[in-house]
Amino acid sequence: MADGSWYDADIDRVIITEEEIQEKVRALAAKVAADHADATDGLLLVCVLKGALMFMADFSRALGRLGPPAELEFMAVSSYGHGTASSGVVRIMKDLDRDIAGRRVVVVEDIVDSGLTLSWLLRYLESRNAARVDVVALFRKPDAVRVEVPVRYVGFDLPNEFVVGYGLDYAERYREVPFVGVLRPEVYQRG
Ligand SMILES: O=P(O)(O)OC[C@H]1O[C@H](OP(=O)(O)OP(=O)(O)O)[C@H](O)[C@@H]1O
Ligand code: HPA
Ligand SMILES: [Mg+2]
Repeated sequence: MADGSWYDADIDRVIITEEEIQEKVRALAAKVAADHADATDGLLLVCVLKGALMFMADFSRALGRLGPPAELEFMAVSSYGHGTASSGVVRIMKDLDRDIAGRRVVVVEDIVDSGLTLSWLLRYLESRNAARVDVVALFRKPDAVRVEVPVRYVGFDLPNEFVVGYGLDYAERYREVPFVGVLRPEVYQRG
């Protein structure tokens, strides 16, 4: 999708358009709102930075119109570094700032690829005694899974290819691209 931006030359093809993403985010928010309408003390949304930043911003605003009330929390974890495969080691770059014991938590994640990040995170949140933990993930790669994780809400299933955009990076770049696409092979050869 050439739109005259600096990244046009780097994108091989678009997989999910900006419009498709926005429509799906609203649909996911409607499902979460309906399922959690009885959450009397509201939801604790836990955004998994950095990748989920765009999804968290759009999802929380869509949920905001519907309820229940939400508190927004952030964790930063990393396992990909500058590569295109999981290192298998999940590192916490920023922990939660507050106690989640007894709270209904919704983990807001951009992508479930190998499943290693989420599997680690779910164990971590359970060890902190959340009352209930649901996961909403905008993207999932069913053919890449190495660890099965219970993801209650999924936006799109993707082919098993490395993708960028809408928060997803390659070597910290392309997060601001508004759609999700695949990079041209030359981009990886630049080093
Ligand atoms: O299912 P997995 O194979 O574990 O992959 C999914 C995770 O990997 C990415 O994070 P990354 O480690 O790249 O950190 P980032 O969000 O800061 O880019 C992505 O944002 C997910 O959190
Ligand atoms: O396909 C991907 N792209 C960017 N970051 C990722 N983290 C896991 N999978 C991916
Ligand atoms: Mg990354």
